[in-house]
Amino acid sequence: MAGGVDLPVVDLASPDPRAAAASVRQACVEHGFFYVTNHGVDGALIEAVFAESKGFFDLPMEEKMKLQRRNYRGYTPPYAEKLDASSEFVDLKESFYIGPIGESDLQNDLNQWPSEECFPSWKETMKLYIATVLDTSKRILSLIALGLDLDAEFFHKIGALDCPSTFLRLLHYPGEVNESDCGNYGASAHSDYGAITLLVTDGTPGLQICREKDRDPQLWEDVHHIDGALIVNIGDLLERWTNCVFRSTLHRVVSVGKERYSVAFFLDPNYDTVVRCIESCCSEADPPRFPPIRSSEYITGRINSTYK
Ligand SMILES: O=C(O)CCC(=O)C(=O)O
Ligand SMILES: [Fe+2]
Repeated sequence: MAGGVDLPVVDLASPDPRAAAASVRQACVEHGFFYVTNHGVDGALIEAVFAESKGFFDLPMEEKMKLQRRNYRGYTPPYAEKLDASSEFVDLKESFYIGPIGESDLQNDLNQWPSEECFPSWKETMKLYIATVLDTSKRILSLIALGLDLDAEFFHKIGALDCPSTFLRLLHYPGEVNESDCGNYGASAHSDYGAITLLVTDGTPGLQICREKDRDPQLWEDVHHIDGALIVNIGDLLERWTNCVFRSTLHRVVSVGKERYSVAFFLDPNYDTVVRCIESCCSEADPPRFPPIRSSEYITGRINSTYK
């Protein structure tokens, strides 16, 4: 069994933003994962999201399959995905994806929603949660920018936060798994694609991180639950922006014999953003490791190799 890892805890209401930015930087350099407290996401809203999510996953399979994933939005059943594209096994989780939500319902909404008749508050609850965590994510990105010696508004100013590509993934992992599932993970090893991810779980263990992707054998450490805190992790595009100064850490969810729910919010930059090495992260001795890439190109490439 893996040992636990002590991840830094960052107080988003800290009266000293420079100190908060320094601890965010250290967390991103050393772990690529940290907790945030005083994040402004109400506990009652989080509970409501979990209750609505459970309500949907409790439906009979044929009902859930009516909203099967289209345009990367909707339901995916157990065994349908593997986040580790190189793995021979498939993931045990089932999930539901909600993509970017426009300013008004008149805008083209590619999302699929459970019927209002059966789930009268589902859509509004998810929309409120997405708007709230988007706000929190922007505050975290300001601290990240400060921690990189950039203007706090850097990501805004380059347009990365104009209509960002936000995705909410509701997740449900089975409790007991049968013998034929041996070798399958709840969610197999992967890094997230975009800028940052905000994760909230129901407190059931299972999440693990591997800080050295290339170490052999890999060392996997448990991420503990802290009541009231959100878990934040760095995605690949922020790793590219920072020339690997920040880590897009490999993570996975193992089965612990207990049902588990979680909700992951992915903040990916505006699709037209060109992600190029930030000046403070390279030098003559440490030149850019990646060529500039349009956010849409990178993310589409990763999605296509995961969801063939
Ligand atoms: O369920 C979790 O704790 C992690 C989920 C995750 O890593 C993901 O959806 O990308
Ligand atoms: Fe992830």
